[in-house]
Amino acid sequence: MSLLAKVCGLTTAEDAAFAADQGADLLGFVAHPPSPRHCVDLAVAEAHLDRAVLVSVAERAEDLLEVARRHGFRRVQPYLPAAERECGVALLREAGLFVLLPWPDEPGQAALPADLYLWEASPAQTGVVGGSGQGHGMAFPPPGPFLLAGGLDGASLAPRAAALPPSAGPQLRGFDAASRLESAPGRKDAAKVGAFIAAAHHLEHP
Ligand SMILES: O=C(O)c1ccccc1NCC(=O)[C@H](O)[C@H](O)COP(=O)(O)O
Repeated sequence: MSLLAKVCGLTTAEDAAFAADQGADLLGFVAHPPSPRHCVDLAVAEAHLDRAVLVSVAERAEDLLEVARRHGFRRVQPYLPAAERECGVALLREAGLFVLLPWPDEPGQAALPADLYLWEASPAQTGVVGGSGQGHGMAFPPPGPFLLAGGLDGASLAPRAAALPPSAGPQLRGFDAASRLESAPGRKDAAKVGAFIAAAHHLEHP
C-alpha cells in the first residue's frame, strides 16, 4: 500500500497546482496570520477540494467550521485550545468533516477519536504552533493511524520511518511536510516538493 504525501503551508495557486500535479494526496492551507505560511486567500484551495485540508488555529470550532463551509473544505486540521478540543473535534466530525487531528509528541493527551492523526513536534519543544521544521523524539504515538510530520523532506522520510517505534509502524499512513519544502518563507521549492512526494510514494507500508 502506497503511503500518502501531504504538502502543507501552501499560499499560492501556483504552488498548490504544482503540488497537485506532482501527485500530492493532501494539500494543506494554513489559516493562522502569525505563520509565514498563512494563506491570505483561501479561495486558492477551492480548485483542489478533492484533497484540500483547512489547517486552522482557532479559539472556537464554530469559527473553523464557518470558514470550512465558506470555502467548501471537506477536511480540517484543527488547532483548538485544550478546553475546546474534545467538544470542538466532536462538533467538526458531526458536521461531516474529515478531521486530521494534530497530535504533538508530548505526554498526557486525551485519546480523542479522529479520522487520522498528525504526529508532529510539540509546541513546548518548538515554541510555535504547527510547522517548525523540527523533528521530534517519536516518544508519544497517536492512538490511531497517522501521518508523520516534523522537519521532513524527501531525504529524511526513509530514515525517520525506519526509526519509528515498532508499535507505531503499522499505523503509519504517510507523511506531511511544510517548512523544509520552501524556497522562501511561505513559498514552495518545486524540486523539494517533487522529491518529497516521490519519496513518500516510493516507500512501502511497514
Ligand atoms: O505550517 C505552519 O506554519 C502552521 C501554522 C499553524 C498551524 C499549523 C501549521 N502547520 C501544520 C502542519 O501540518 C505542518 O506541515 C507540520 O506541523 C510539519 O511542519 P514542518 O516541520 O514545518 O514540516
